[in-house]
Amino acid sequence: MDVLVVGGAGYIGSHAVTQLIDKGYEVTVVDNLLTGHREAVHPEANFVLADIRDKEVLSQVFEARNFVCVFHFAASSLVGESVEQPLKYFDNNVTGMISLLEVMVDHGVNKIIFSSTAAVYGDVDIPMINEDLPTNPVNPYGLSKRMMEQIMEWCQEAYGMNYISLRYFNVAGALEGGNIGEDHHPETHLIPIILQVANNQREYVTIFGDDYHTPDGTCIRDYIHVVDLIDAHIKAYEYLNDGGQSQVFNLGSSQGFSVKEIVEACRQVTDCCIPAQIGERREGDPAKLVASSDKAREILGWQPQYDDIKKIIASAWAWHQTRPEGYGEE
Ligand SMILES: NC(=O)c1ccc[n+]([C@@H]2O[C@H](COP(=O)([O-])OP(=O)(O)OC[C@H]3O[C@@H](n4cnc5c(N)ncnc54)[C@H](O)[C@@H]3O)[C@@H](O)[C@H]2O)c1
Ligand SMILES: O=c1ccn([C@@H]2O[C@H](COP(=O)(O)OP(=O)(O)O[C@H]3O[C@H](CO)[C@H](O)[C@H](O)[C@H]3O)[C@@H](O)[C@H]2O)c(=O)[nH]1
Repeated sequence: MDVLVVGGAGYIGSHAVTQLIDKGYEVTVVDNLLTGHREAVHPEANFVLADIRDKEVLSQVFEARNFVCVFHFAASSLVGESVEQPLKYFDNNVTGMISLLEVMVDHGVNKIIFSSTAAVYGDVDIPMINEDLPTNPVNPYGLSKRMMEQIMEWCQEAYGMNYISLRYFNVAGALEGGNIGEDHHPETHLIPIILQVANNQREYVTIFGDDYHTPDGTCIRDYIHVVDLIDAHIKAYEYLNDGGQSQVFNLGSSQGFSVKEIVEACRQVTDCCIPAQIGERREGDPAKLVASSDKAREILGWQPQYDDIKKIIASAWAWHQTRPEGYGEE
């Protein structure tokens, strides 16, 4: 029950830490606070301020504990930045993964649950994406994540490293009453940006393009609540622990919402008018990304609880209202 969460001070990782502790796991967090927040880490977790590329410190952490599994959330994850600074992404993401796997192999830890992304599929034009679709990442971020998957595949062959790669679609929401939530600088994700308008922190939201081949012309995405997402991680670990094979799973709600529909849903949840302006397309945005998550439902027995986009938005809204400035400067 002793687990390591790397990137546990970030948005998604901090939810993993809280949910693992609630389930009785002993949790150690390694995070360099590049984009994370010390305050986001549950007080009962052991916190180590370190970079996963620092193998010496990482080895000390492994020597001090008896980990049964590693949950790997630590990465740089801005698509646009990855195009401008590809080496940053290959260094942090790919080098970080190699360092982590080396230390795991050295210490006989053979289970890893990994944060992958829909970006491994690239620019696809099909109604519903399942895991059999060939990968074709179109930016360095997506490529780095695909490379990390491939590295795990070879480590499975060579060292018996068991992995589950979870390809997230659009993660949103916050643990209700949990005092943790999304706080990125800069914020690029649609829902927190819209909620910043409702909170009078921005004047309006820019809709990136309304000339896509979709019913209302704006991009369609599949939003999954962070609590449901972490539930799938814990189920993935239990599955490996029961002798399950290494696998890749999509994690989404299998429902698509356009940008305009998300803006409208946010208006209804917040009861604010939320001005929106149509802007240029954002480079690299596919028109539509919706997951088939049937495989995760069938093999992991995963059953997302948040099936209503307004409930997902309401949980994010509660966080942003309580902490409009996020965690503040640290
Ligand atoms: N947010 C999404 O919608 C989404 C979608 C698909 C995939 N993902 C993936 O999920 C993971 C978590 O995303 P997030 O939104 O919580 O991001 P985040 O930036 O909030 O969290 C990442 C955490 O990792 C830490 N970190 C980064 N590099 C590190 C390193 N070298 N050593 C130690 N710590 C390091 C950061 O300080 C931060 O706390 C990432 O791997 C991301 O690629 C996120
Ligand atoms: O101010 C904004 C912000 C976003 N959008 C639009 O809203 C949709 C969602 O955008 P996000 O930035 O919230 O999310 P993405 O779909 O671009 O990105 C998500 O999916 C990617 C894979 O495709 C990565 O995994 C990434 O980490 C994850 O957040 C997109 O159509 C985007 O163009 C706007 O119109 N205005």
